[in-house]
Amino acid sequence: MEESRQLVARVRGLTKSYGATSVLKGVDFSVARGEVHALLGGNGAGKSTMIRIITGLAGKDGGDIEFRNTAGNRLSDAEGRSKVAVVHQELALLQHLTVAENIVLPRFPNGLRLFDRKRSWRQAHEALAIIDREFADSSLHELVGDLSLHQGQMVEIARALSSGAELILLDEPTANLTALETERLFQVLRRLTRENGLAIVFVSHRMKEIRQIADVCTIIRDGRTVVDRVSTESLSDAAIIERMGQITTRQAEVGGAAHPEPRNAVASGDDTLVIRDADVEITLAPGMILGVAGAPVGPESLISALVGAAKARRWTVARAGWPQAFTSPRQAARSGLGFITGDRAHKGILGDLPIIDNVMASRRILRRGVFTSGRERVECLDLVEALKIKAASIWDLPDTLSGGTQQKLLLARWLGLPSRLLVLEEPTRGVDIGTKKEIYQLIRQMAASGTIIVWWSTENAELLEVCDRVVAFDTQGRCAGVIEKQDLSEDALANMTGMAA
Ligand SMILES: Nc1ncnc2c1ncn2[C@@H]1O[C@H](COP(=O)(O)OP(=O)(O)OP(=O)(O)O)[C@@H](O)[C@H]1O
Repeated sequence: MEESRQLVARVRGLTKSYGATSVLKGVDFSVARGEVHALLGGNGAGKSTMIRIITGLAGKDGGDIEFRNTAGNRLSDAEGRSKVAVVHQELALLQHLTVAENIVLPRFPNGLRLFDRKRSWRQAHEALAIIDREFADSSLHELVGDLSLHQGQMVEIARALSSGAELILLDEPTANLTALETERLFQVLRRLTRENGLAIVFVSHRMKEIRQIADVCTIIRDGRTVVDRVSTESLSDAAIIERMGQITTRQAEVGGAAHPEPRNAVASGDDTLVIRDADVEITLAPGMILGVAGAPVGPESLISALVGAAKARRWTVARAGWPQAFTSPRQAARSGLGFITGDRAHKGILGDLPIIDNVMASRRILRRGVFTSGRERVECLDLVEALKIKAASIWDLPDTLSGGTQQKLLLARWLGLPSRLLVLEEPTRGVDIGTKKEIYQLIRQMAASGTIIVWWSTENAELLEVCDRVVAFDTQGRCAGVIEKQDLSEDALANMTGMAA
């Protein structure tokens, strides 16, 4: 790595503990102007903690962080931080303000009183249009509280890109974006680094994206830097996974002894599910894994119909022995429906309840409260082990866990249960590369025992790897067709979803 590149921030020997848990044990990290720098590591390695400390959201116990200007001089912490923008894993938007207000707010640290409304609105529109012009045209004056998760993500990214920052930290920014939006984001990142000399730090668990965008990488493992600012090209995928302390892909394929065995699904009589709208009819036999691809508006309507949510009139779901409508989530679960929401923070995690309650929630519903706490603890610990959930105790609250680890709690809730239908919205969001492979295997096992799986993902590589067929939606939300396994490819998905670059 040529040393002439100017460092914009440099972290040395950073340490941080939460109570008895030592999270950062001496992290080194340096990022230079003009580079996209991938910050890599397994779930719970310490990436977000370091980002929070760099931005001043959390304090450090020890170590040094220095920010430098273009002349190479050290800045005060306050000055340095004023040139940093961040997109956190969980959205940090102000729900009661409009899209435009949220985007321009960082430029008015003392409030929106003294700002030039017209000019600011124009800047907000420009920033948002970088990613999606149509959305920018229609949404500027909408309240952020009325947006979907996916739209909120675009606003959050636009805010960081237009903030005038010299260092932008993006903590899994593509998790809710479509392939086309991700490509547009990458084009902007390339331009900002190459033409404007910005420094971008990019956290991702998607190998393909890391390869596409990152010049250099740093790998953190268990709170320590194990790879310090190395060219991404010089490391193979297997080497990256190994340095993160995870088994390689090949090992994952032959491994898997510790997985819980799903019991037989409630598969009797005609368990075939038929879903149809005006354009398409899809028949799903027990054991099938149906992928769902495309801009969110289409998949959302299909999933709303499948899980019995309101406003799903467009689709009909026909199946022998299945209630015409669910009267409650409890009844849906007892009828054999499992569901993992894509909105982890608001609809998935039970924030006030400990890890064990989060993991056991669906089992408790299915068993109608008949359980022994001793048995529950053993089951919970088995699931924690199978999914490599990194937690000090199953009695801790979920907010002490990293983002990807929280996602694993949602997965644990349904894994191994005898569901007839399991609907998954972006189920591996934020989950580290090594564990993803194990999750694919566990879901395949559930399918093998008779569960129908519906899997919505914005990560095409995942759909290709896991699904038997994929239903694709175009950008207007219309069903564009169904692609069978033998015809599945990145190109086929891009063409059918209208996302060919
Ligand atoms: N408030 C807290 N109290 C206790 N432990 C915490 C707290 N916040 C974070 N941790 C622990 O710190 C460790 C590092 O978490 P962090 O969120 O930095 O990981 P990460 O590398 O960003 O993971 P991911 O890829 O899942 O986002 C985790 O083991 C987590 O449980």
